[in-house]
Amino acid sequence: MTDTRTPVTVLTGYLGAGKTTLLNRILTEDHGKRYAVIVNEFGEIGIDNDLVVGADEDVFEMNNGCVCCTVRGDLIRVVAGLMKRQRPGKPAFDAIIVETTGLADPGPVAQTFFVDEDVKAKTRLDSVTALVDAKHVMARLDDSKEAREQVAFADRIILNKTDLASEGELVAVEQRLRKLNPLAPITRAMRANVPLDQVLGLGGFDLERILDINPEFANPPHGEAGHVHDEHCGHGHDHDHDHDHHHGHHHPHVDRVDSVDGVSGARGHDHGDDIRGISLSLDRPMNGAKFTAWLDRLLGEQGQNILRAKGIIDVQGEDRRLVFQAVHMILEGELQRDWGVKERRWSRAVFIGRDLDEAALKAGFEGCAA
Ligand SMILES: Nc1nc2c(ncn2[C@@H]2O[C@H](COP(=O)(O)OP(=O)(O)OP(=O)(O)O)[C@@H](O)[C@H]2O)c(=O)[nH]1
Repeated sequence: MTDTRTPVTVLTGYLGAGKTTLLNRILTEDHGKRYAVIVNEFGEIGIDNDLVVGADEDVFEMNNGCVCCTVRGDLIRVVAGLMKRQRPGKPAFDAIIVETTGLADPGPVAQTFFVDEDVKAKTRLDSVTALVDAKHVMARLDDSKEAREQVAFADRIILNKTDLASEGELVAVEQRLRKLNPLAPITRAMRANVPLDQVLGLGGFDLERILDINPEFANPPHGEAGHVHDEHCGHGHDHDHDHDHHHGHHHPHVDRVDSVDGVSGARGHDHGDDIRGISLSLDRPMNGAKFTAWLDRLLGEQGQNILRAKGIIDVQGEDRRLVFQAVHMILEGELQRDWGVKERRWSRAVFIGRDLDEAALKAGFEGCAA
């Protein structure tokens, strides 16, 4: 069955990470596709729109400031408007890219594509891509909850500005990113020069694709127990030259220190990331009713803290795989295709969130065994 809905990529990334740079590439590269870009302006005056080159008619603005619940309506209106446009024989756009402001929590934007019926019928959330500034991200992860949430939330991470960091620094950044988000593949880039097929049309919101494209998922980060050295781990060609040149551009917002869960952000030391991913698995079949009840209760009680949850469950007495996806409290589950004859039947799930109690999650998950 072909999905005719227009794929939507939500682009996040802290202030100055390179989002506009990437959008400009998407809009100017010769790919024969037509993309619509929705930019969310921080404040009344459209700045980002003017920074996005060319293609004026394909850039749409939302001017409601920070992306939060009030912006949802605005986004729904813009998307609905785009869907009314026509091209002969095909949808008006091959894909839609929604840029969030650097300080936004990507949750509400992603949720928009699950809650509004009209939007749901015409579009599908393809992936949430986070751009990360290789030079500044460590400090941002220390001092900004938004920066941590953007990383934790992403289906794909583009580690941009690799020209501004040494190989050693890049490896350290990658380790920390993987700790926050064990699922998202990390692609290195300069001037956001990633192949567009790694950003658009990714199917990133589909758990299986994520597991397929990120075989590193099961491999603990370099330097940690159980890590298997392979071509991805980046050791052995450690140049470590000092890349600390000053590149002229100074972003006015970059020095802001955000309060982190009520504690003022401190710099210069690692006070640990409160957001992390917990992976669970079980080799015995699950009781479907028990599992659904447990998941409902869990999201009801802790949905604020659970940024993302995804899983494939082996339900007793069911030939099909139960696949679920949650964004905070919004849960979607469906019985997908049959388990393959040679496929290993097992249940696995990932919870990415804040202050998660790993032992309780594990006990709850395993308690659903049939
Ligand atoms: N050295 C270097 N600079 C880069 C790279 N990518 C982007 N830049 C520069 O970094 C600055 C910020 O990039 P933007 O694309 O405007 O970042 P943004 O995420 O849109 O920023 P906001 O809209 O303020 O959140 C610009 O001056 C870019 O030219 C890179 O890979 N290396």
